[in-house]
Amino acid sequence: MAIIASNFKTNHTRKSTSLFVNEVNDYLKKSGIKNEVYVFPTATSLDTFQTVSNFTIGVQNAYATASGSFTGEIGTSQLDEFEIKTILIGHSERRHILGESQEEITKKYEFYKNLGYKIIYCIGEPLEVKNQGIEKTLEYIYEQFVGIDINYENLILAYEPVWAIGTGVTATNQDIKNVHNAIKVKISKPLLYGGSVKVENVREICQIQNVDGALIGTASWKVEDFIQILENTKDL
Ligand SMILES: O=C(CO)COP(=O)(O)O
Repeated sequence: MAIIASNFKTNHTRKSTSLFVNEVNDYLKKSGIKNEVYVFPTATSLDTFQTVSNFTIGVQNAYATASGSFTGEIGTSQLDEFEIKTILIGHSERRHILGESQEEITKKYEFYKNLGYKIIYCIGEPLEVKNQGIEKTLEYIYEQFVGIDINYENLILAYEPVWAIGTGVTATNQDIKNVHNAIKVKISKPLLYGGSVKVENVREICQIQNVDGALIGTASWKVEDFIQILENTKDL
């Protein structure tokens, strides 16, 4: 059973998110497929989505707080309003564009772990590290696990090489296999691949050894494409 997740990043509005969610929900009800499905809308588009029963809505980011003075951030009092219990932590855009440090990420992880959230924890190396070979790549990735409780029961991992995100350049099957096999030896948790996954290659990627599903940005933002992605992986 593949785990398929859509990360909206800074895309969609309240209205288009609601249409997307309802369409996916209808599709999942009708098709009866068993994939574990997650959608991560923008914070402003979160809602109770009362009709949603076949998949999970999560948040792309939140601060390690219930409430307080953290301008621009949201905490669990906002998430509770929509019964959100799933969060992405460590995404490369937060690490590399928003400058979140491993220390901040660790704090966030502990906070949401202690509240029992399902955490999709992202790791991945930039191009200059990949170019130094697999050993350096793994060294870099293992550093992203410093301070992270890898035995947490509600943990899903996502390997997202930075150079493959939003670039249209998917990692090769061999690249994915090498990293996934190595991580799985150390950590026995579901492990998704992310980075330019497309409608056309999602099935093949999800069939690689030790790939348990995909975390998808660009190719998942049109609802008909996301549904096609679910169709293409429904029997895996
Ligand atoms: O960052 C990603 C998902 O979290 C991947 O993004 P793309 O699918 O756009 O490469």
